[in-house]
Amino acid sequence: MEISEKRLFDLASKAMDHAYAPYSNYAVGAAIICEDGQIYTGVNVENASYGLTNCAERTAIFKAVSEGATKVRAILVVNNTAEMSKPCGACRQVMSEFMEPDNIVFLANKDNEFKEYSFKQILPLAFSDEDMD
Ligand SMILES: O=c1ccn([C@H]2C[C@H](O)[C@@H](CO)O2)c(=O)[nH]1
Ligand SMILES: [Zn+2]
Repeated sequence: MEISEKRLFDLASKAMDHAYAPYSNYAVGAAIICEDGQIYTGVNVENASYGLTNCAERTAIFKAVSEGATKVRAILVVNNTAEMSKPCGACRQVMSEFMEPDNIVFLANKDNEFKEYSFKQILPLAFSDEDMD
């Protein structure tokens, strides 16, 4: 099945309208497509106790896992600025649990511009369960 980055962008952008970011005003939306073709979206959810904030990428992944989808084929991340999105380190590590090295990562900005990466490009030397054998 073809992965439509336009569809992922549209869904992530629509989700971004629901970002809860009253502290940073930096809204983020993410959309992931799983192996069965199902798409899940996520937004950042901030908290007055700042450290409890959950990023959009992890929100989308946790929604998928909650519904039994643990194989992510691609993710698109968008934000409400002209700068390209960059998943934080925590999100990259969580993504590594559910993505393969060659899975696709689209990083976008609000102006419909995006760049395509493989997962291994954005997290080289990923730590995984294989390191504990
Ligand atoms: O990739 C990222 C980076 C940051 N944030 C959120 C966390 C916080 O709400 C805001 C500013 O850090 O952006 C995400 O959702 N994803
Ligand atoms: Zn993050």
